[in-house]
Parts: sequence; structure tokens; C-alpha cells
Amino acid sequence: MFAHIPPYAGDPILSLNEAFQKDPREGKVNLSIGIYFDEDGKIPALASVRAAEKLVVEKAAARPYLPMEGAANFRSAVQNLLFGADHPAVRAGRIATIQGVGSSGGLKVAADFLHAHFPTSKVFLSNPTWDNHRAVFEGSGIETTTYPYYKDGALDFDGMLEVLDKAPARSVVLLHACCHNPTGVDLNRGQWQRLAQLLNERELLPFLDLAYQGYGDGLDEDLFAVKTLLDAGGPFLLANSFSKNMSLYGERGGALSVVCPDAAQADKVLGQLKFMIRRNYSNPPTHGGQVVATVLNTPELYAQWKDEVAAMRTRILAMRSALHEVLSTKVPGRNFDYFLSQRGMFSYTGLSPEQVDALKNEHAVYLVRSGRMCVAGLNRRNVEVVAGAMAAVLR
Ligand SMILES: Cc1[nH+]cc(COP(=O)(O)O)c(/C=N/[C@@H](CC(=O)O)C(=O)O)c1O
Repeated sequence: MFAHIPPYAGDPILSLNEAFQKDPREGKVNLSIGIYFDEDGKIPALASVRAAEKLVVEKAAARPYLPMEGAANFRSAVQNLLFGADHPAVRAGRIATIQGVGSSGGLKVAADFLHAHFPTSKVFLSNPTWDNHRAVFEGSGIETTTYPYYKDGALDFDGMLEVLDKAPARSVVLLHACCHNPTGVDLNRGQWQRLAQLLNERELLPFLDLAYQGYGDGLDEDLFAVKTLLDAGGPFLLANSFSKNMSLYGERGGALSVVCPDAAQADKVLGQLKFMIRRNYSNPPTHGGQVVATVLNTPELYAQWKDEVAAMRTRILAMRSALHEVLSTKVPGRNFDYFLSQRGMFSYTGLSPEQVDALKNEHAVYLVRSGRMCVAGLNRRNVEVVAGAMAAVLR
């Protein structure tokens, strides 16, 4: 009956992470998957999140099905975090927000929604982008294409605008709100403002993916793209994740918001999102969402969380500097400044797939084959090893 089913080639990121877990070699280093590891190489349980979880468990609330759109306290907390409780768009009910299953779930629900209601629209993805973006949209039957994003180690902003300026009206433009995956290269504030103007002029539909809020310049600072689009007044979609900034990967905390021209349209959009959810997974899980909502809705826990995110961000910056320093010594004459200029969890090393293979096979250092390095996997104990391995494959 299933003889015709082809084998799954595996996901370039998740399969690599699985291979790392099975690798028996001592001293192996995981710089592949976008996960924050602490100085001991462990995935931290944040104190603010642990405290929130204790409060959730102590409530011992019943666990009925959540509404299709998720828990009300989660949805309002997300709107307060991303848009501000006092923003006129929030007060006017112009934003439809659903609790998803990670931001991946939000992306999938949005993809089904766009396929149903924007049937002729293509989705423009940055080149390069997160490996799973194309699969999510094409899995919903949407044709994808790309806009230039990265050239010679920097943002190709002119190339990006040139392509988007010719995109048909109502095309969807997927943008990384901060900490671009895989390049670590972001638009500056002036470029976001210029882009927002073009998107509105060309009647394009922006779709922000905010997976690393807090890892760029800060939880509030990393909302600049969101605020810019909000101030520009046009519609846009926004998928956000609590996997990385709450270190809650497996709890699948995430949301999808759609900013609409008025409350009546927001209500209709919310209804169609609920329909897409019902026919995908029916409703989201309770526990992780309530932990997230408790952190966001409890002022002292929110303040503690903000400090913990700052500490994770600061440690990554320290690792960027440490690797830059050691590599510059080991490989004089080669420019590694990209480790200092790129932001968030990732750096785009420019290593070839063959060099990445050599890092893994000969040195047990795992990067994604695109040359992407998750800098959050570095620590004081392994930074020399990684630099030595990179120097070896660069010779
Ligand atoms: C840009 C982006 N968007 C969404 C996600 C999914 O997040 P979540 O909320 O957990 O569903 C990830 C995960 N990226 C890392 C892990 C993965 O590939 O799934 C990564 O790039 O390594 C992203 O990098």
C-alpha cells in the first residue's frame, strides 16, 4: 500500500542536530541548530520561566480544549508585547492574534490562509532564508520566489528594493524582523523606513518573522521593524516565537498576528485563521502558552525575563568577540569582522559545504552546510577548538 512512498531526505538543520546527538566523539561542538546554549553547553531553564511554571502548576487548573485561536490571556499578552497595550491599533481591535504552535505553527496557519484568500499571490523570500520557510509555503500550495538579500558579506539593499519594486500588488514579502537567519545581517533603521514606504506604495503584503526577539539589541529595540510597519499604517502579518528568548523550544510558544485596516476586517481574518487552525491541529497546547502568558503578564517576572534575555544576548556577543580574536590570530590576513558585525544567534561564515563537511568529519564541529554557524553554541571551553578547526579547514 505504501510502496510508492519516497524516503524523506531529512531536514538540513534538524537531521544535522540528530546526527550530532548520535556522534560518540568527545569534545564535539554543536553550532548547527538555532538553540541558545549557556556557558556550560546546556539549554538553560530561565528563572523567570521556572517561576511562572510553578505558578501555572500551583493553579492546577483544568485542561479543557483551548479555543481554536488560543488562550485570551496569551493573545492579549502577545499584543501588549509586540504592539503596546496603548497602541491605537490594539485599542481599536484592528489586530487579529492567534496562539500558535511555535512560530512555525503561525507560519503554517498563515500559509494556508494566504493560499485560500490570496490565491494568485506569490511569497517573496529573502535569498538566503531559513531553510524551512520555502517548505512551509510550498507545502500550502503557494508559489515562492526570492528577493536579493546578501551579497559580498553585506546586505544587498539596492538589489532587494529593485526586485520588490517590480513585484505584483498583493505579493507577500517575508522579512526577518531582526537577527536574520542564516546571515545575521539586518536592515538598519533608515532601510526599514525606506522599505516600509516601498511596500505600502507597491501595495505589497509584508510578513514579518520574529523568531529571535531580544537577541539583536533588546526585547523592545528588536521591535523596530514591527513599529515601523505599524506606523506606516498598512496591513502586515507577524509570526513570533518564544522558543529562543524563553528557552522553551519544546513547549511550542508562538503566535501569529495580522494587522488589519479596521476591526471588522480583523474579525473576519480571525475567523478564517480559526478555520485554518481547526483543520490543521484544532487548538493549541495549554501548558507552554500559560507559562509564556504568566511571564508576560506578571510585571516582576517580565522584568526578570528581560534581564535574562539581556544576559543571553551579552554572552553571545562575548563569544563573537572571543572567536574573532582567536581566529584573527590563527589565520592572519583573513577578515573575520563579520563575527562582530552580524547580529543574533547566527553568523554566515562563508565556509563552503566541503569545508563544513571537513569541520564535522575531521573535527566534530557541526555547522549547517550553508556555512551558517550558531554562535550561541560557543563557550570559553570550546572557542579555541572551534577556531583551530576553522583554521585547519581554511588552510
Ligand atoms: C526565522 C525562523 N522562524 C521560525 C523558526 C521556528 O521557530 P519555532 O517558534 O520554534 O517554531 C526558526 C527556527 N529556527 C531554528 C530551528 C529550526 O530550524 O527549527 C534554526 O534555524 O536552527 C527560525 O529560525
